[in-house]
Amino acid sequence: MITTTDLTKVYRTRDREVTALDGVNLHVQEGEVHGVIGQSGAGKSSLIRCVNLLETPTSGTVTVDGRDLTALAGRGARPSAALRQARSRIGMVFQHFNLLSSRTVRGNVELPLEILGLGRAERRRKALDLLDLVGLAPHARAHPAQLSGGQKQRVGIARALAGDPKVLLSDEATSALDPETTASVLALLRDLNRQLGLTVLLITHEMDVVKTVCDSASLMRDGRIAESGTVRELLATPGSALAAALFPVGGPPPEDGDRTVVDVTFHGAATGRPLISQLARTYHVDVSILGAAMDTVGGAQIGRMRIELPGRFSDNVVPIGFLREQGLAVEVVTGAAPADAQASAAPTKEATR
Ligand SMILES: Nc1ncnc2c1ncn2[C@@H]1O[C@H](COP(=O)(O)OP(=O)(O)OP(=O)(O)O)[C@@H](O)[C@H]1O
Repeated sequence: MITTTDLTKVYRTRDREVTALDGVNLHVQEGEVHGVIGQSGAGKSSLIRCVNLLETPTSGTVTVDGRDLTALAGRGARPSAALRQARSRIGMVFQHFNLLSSRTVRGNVELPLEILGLGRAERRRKALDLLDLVGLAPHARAHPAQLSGGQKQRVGIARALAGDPKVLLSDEATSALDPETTASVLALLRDLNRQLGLTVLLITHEMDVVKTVCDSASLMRDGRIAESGTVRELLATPGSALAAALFPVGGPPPEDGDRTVVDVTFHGAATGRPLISQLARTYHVDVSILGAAMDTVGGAQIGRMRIELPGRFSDNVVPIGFLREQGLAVEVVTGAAPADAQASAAPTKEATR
């Protein structure tokens, strides 16, 4: 639904150049909630602003719902009519809501409908429907100053939905909100994603946001995508920084020695099976559990466990193979595993999709 190809953005000021995006290849599937996470200055805002061409990319292409927006951009400072039309199908939600204080809640939601040329009665009807959808119909006549932060963001979301978008872009939509309000706004985004089939691209610096609402995520670093994939793929990727941050496995850091430490990730039905005790019984190995956690990530139950087996990796090839045969992702953390053993712990992208 959203694809960027070799996207670059270089900001040029009088005395310097900043490369904010350095060849970004992002792919967000239709109907997904995709989170882009990264430290301050990594290029997240530049990316989301290039996706709807609020910023003009320096090079590369942006395709949304099959349309190459970069080709529609035209050459002048003003966006072409075709780009404005395409953009009206991409909703955007902002961190600081960007509501007009002089207008009522309903008036704010009506604004994009005015720009789209809808008549007064139709605007009113549609704005009230949208406010109903976000749970704010009783506040239609209030002004933004009379609302809480969470309510303001709901107005921002209703306004973003005015053009019947297929894609919603969210630029740190919950960063200014307290944790409880954040949870309710994220639940609303999730509901809209499911009810309307909206594809959501959100940027955030909070791992909890990714964990709560995203089906897939990308980690940005220095203007590049360092890692990208579904939550399941990331958890199956050895050494994934995003997986480690999303779901810290816990347990003491592995020490060198005559032992093999592996991180095992369980998904779905496997979380309820006694695989570790089966492993111990079948192969007569003493398994020590160094750390374990269960959590719900992107709506799916996931368990991770760090276990220790006596002996080096070469002594444990068969028990590790047993765990992999049960469909578990196994990352050998220590025990002198050969490099290809690490690689084979990760199912391919195709296999896990
Ligand atoms: N309009 C601009 N002019 C010049 N440099 C800019 C401009 N906008 C962003 N930058 C620079 O581009 C780089 C990426 O910034 P960007 O805002 O995209 O990162 P970010 O990951 O969203 O950061 P944050 O989380 O702090 O918002 C930074 O070095 C920033 O200083």
